[in-house]
Amino acid sequence: MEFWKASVYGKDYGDMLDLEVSLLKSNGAGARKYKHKSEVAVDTELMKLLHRELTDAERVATHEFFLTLVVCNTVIPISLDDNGSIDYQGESPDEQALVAAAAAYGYTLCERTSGHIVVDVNGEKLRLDVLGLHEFDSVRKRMSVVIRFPNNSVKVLVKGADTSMFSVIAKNTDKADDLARETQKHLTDYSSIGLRTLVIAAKDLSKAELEQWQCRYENASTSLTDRAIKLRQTASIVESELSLVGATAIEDRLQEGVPETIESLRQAGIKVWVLTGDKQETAISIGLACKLLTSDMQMIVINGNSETNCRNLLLDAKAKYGVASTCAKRKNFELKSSADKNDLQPANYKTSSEVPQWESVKEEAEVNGPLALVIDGNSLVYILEKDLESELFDLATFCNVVLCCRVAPLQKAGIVDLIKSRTDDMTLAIGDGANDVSMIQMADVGIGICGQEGRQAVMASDFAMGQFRFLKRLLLVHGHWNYQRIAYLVLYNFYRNAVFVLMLFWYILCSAFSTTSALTDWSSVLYSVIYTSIPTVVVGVLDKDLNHRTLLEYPKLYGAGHRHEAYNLHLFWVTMLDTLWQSLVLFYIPLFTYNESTVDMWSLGSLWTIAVVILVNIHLAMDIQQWVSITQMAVWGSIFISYGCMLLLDSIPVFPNYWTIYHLAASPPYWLTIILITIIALLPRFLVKIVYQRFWPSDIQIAREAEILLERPVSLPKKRGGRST
Ligand SMILES: Nc1ncnc2c1ncn2[C@@H]1O[C@H](COP(=O)(O)OP(=O)(O)OP(=O)(O)O)[C@@H](O)[C@H]1O
Ligand SMILES: [Mg+2]
Repeated sequence: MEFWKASVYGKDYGDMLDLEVSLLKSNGAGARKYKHKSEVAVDTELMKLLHRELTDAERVATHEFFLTLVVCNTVIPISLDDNGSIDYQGESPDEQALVAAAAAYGYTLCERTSGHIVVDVNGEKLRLDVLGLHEFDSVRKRMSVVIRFPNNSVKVLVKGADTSMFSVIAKNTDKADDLARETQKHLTDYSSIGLRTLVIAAKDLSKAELEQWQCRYENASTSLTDRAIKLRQTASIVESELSLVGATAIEDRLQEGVPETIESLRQAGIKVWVLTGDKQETAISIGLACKLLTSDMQMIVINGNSETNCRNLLLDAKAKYGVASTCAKRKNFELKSSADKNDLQPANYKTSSEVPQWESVKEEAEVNGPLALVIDGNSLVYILEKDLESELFDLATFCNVVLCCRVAPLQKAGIVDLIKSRTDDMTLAIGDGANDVSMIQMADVGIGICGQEGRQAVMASDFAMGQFRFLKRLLLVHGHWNYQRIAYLVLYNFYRNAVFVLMLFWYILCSAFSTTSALTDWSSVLYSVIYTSIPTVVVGVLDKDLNHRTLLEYPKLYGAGHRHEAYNLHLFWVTMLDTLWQSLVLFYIPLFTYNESTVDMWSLGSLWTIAVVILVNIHLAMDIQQWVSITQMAVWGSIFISYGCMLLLDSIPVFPNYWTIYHLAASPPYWLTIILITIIALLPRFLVKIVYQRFWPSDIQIAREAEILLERPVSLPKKRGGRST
């Protein structure tokens, strides 16, 4: 917030003039200089205006304008030291910027309590009594403060969004009409260069008006039920027939790395929607700045003011661009293997709802290039509350970019819900303000950015981050790693348990359904708890298939998750088939080896136990992508610990398997059997892996090979079938 503009308009200010004279008289030597944290470059013309004679109406209006900026907010001044250094703290960075700007023009906010405000106007302290404050809310989209001046005059000072302010500004004279028109022109100019605008207005309150308001205000603010509604109604008493004082525009700078992050998300195949409370022109301009919107995009603008109007606009757009209606709830999207389609994906600058691709049904229509849907909050009122949701869903999912402006917090949540209820896709919402809380809570994954707008978003989120650009790493790196790990772990755990259970099952078959077991109860329990658990956990936490640099450099690798490459029904059944094979090998090789021998059931059980532990651990070792010392210790350590436990259990005379391992391990067939089981059981899996990696490598395998062979991320070769990473 380093740049601000202001438009101030002159008018007849009546008794404000007296106050101004007394202030100017005392302006000069001896005035205390305040230091502020932020440097504001002052506009010389405006400064000159502030030093004009007070008989000048423009000068008086400027005074009122700056006074409103200083008073009508919730910023708290904090004295940093005795030299007059002041820091402004508050939930709204816009307000802090405005108060800092006013200070640069000689209007310094010195003190704020619930009862009074002290403003230093060019060295002279002005104490104003605060009679009441109507805080900003997203329904009114404005805030107001009622103050009493030292000369006992009472004023209401209001600031808010242009749409909400012009409806309460008096336009009873031609002059007022002209001012409103000119202000609107300025506001459009400011917002089309991406500035966030606010309109400032004020009104003198007569004694009768004040009494009426005060009575209602006291009742409302002490009410135990529907307090917010009552306060809103009370605010409407004073927030009406206001006089326009001016307008401000503040630059809301994009955080570092936002366009790049958006570009990466786009390439990763993530569909991004922007939901903002900003004015439409501001939102479009910021959309362009963060590369969400591009100049070659065709824009569909839905600005309806009635249900019929919105319906017509939606249906016209659908007909024009050939959007067919979808009826049933969509099954989880089938992302086309072509990552090229992802190039059509839009992006986000601040607040987004992440959804993957939808298969929109295109008919022959005039679609030349990507489409952007721009829709305002007013239209959403009619669309989300009526039966137009499906029309919006069809159109929005067909468009490459969706930009919703002037949306209220609940509407943000409504949009996320629209996607959640109509698709099986995952939604992610990211925002930094209190107005993003409901959206963050509604989405499957909520992310709060710890910014200057308070901590509400962070408190409501699943993940908190300092900057928007960290989203890239969170999704492309940690999202990818965790998907691969979890997908593998699910399959591995099915395998790990099934191979053991199947082995016991074959024993039951061979023992004429005797339901006896060759394994002791201890072996069964320790198998899951000790023998095989630690490597599973270590791999589930630490394994990384690709280096983070590669993942950041090639966002399309994120598409593996969209395509369900690591976990799908096909893989599940292949794993189960492999499990069946491994369990048969595991059971029958010892049986054949010791067929003619005199070893008993418990000895065989001991062999089966250690063989299955070695087998599942080596199976896991074959799939580990990145060996680190902890993984080595976990895998090989588990086998040693299992041996240790078995030696211990076989040394306890009360157990039926007493001393069995000592007998068996002394002979070579024992060791040969274990080696044979491991090799034969894992051979098919090994061969299939080699064949797949040789002839049908996935993007991840190609990237891995490139990483390993060249020891750095490089341009990846074109993949067979035209797809490349
Ligand atoms: N403290 C305030 N006082 C007066 N008006 C405000 C205040 N805060 C916001 N506004 C006005 O209300 C509008 C809506 O505010 P809201 O906080 O819902 O969204 P936003 O801050 O503009 O956008 P975003 O969704 O990106 O946070 C703002 O664009 C602004 O014009
Ligand atoms: Mg905001």
